[in-house]
Amino acid sequence: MVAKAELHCHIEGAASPDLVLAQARKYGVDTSNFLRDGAYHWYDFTSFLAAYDEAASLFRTEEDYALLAEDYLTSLAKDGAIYSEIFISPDHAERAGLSRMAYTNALGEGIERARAATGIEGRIVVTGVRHFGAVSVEDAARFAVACEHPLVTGFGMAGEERFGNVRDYETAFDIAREAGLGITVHAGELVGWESVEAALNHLRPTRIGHGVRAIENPDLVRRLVDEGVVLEVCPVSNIVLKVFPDYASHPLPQLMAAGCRVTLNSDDPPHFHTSLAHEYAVAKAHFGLDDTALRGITQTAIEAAFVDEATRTRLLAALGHKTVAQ
Ligand SMILES: Nc1ncnc2[nH]cnc12
Ligand SMILES: [Zn+2]
Repeated sequence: MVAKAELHCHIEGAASPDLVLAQARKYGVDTSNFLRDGAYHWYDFTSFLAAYDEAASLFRTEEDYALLAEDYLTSLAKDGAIYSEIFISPDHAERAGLSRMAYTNALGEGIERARAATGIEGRIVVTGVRHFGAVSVEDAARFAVACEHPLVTGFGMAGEERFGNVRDYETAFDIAREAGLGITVHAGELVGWESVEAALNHLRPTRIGHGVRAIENPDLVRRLVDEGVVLEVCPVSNIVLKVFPDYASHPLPQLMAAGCRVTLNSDDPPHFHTSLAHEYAVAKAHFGLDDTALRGITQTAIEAAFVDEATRTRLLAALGHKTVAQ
C-alpha cells in the first residue's frame, strides 16, 4: 500500500454518523433533519454547511473533541497515512459552549493519543469561517497566533466562498503570515478561476483548498505552476457537491499534466461517503494514477506540510522506506 498524507480535512466534518448519533443521544438532541438511516442528509452546498454545523454542535466537551481527533487520525493511520493536518474551527467550538483554547488543547490531546498508538504525525490548521465575516476571521487569526499551541502550525479559511470580498480578509491573513503560520485558503471550489487569482493576490497562500477551477484559465494554471502553489484537491467532494458532473470532467489529470503540484484529500469524509484511502483509490481508478504517481502525491503533501524541517525530513525518509502492510 502506498503511504498517504492528508492536508485538507475539516475535523467537525470527519465525525462519522455513528459518533454523531452517540453524541446526540448523550445530549438528547433530535438529528432527523440531517441524519437518516445512518447517513448524512443534505441536497446542496448550503444544506451541506447546515448539516455540518448541526453535527459540530453535538461536540461540546474537551473529551468529545479529543475522541473525535483520536478516532479520525487512528482511522487514517490504519489506511496507511503517515501525516495528517486537520482544519479546526474555534468558532464552532465557541458556539457549542467550549472555549477556543480548551477546544484546541483537546484536539491536540487526541492527535497525541493517535500518534502514541499508531505513529501518525499530526498538525492543526486553525480556520476562520468566511460567511461569519471578516471580524470573526480576524479573531480566528489572532487566536491561532496567540494560542501558542505547538501543533497549531497553519491558518486557513473555509465556508461559503460566494460570501464577501476576499480583500476584507487581508488583515486576518497578514496577522497569521507575519506570525509565521502556514497559509491556505479555500478558493476555486464554488466560484471560478477569478476566486483563485484573488486569493493569490490578496491572501498570498502557499496552498489552495480545492483550487480546481483554476483550470478555467490557462494563464492562471501557469502562474500556479510557476509559483509552486500546492492544490489540496478533494475529488470525491467535488463530484458529490457537483463542482464537476463526473470524474471524466474532473481537471486533476490536466492540472498534473500542466505541472501543478497536487495532493489528495477527503475534505469532510462521511458527508461525501469517502475516506483518504478512497481518494487514492479513485485517483487510480478514474485518473489512471499508478503507485509511483500516488507516492509522488504523498511526497508533495509532505513537502507542502506546515511542519518544521526536521519533521519534514523524517516524514520524507519514512515515505522513501514505507511499505505499509496491506
Ligand atoms: N468543502 C468545503 N468548502 C468550504 N467550506 C467547507 N467547510 C467544510 N467543508 C467545506
Ligand atoms: Zn474543505
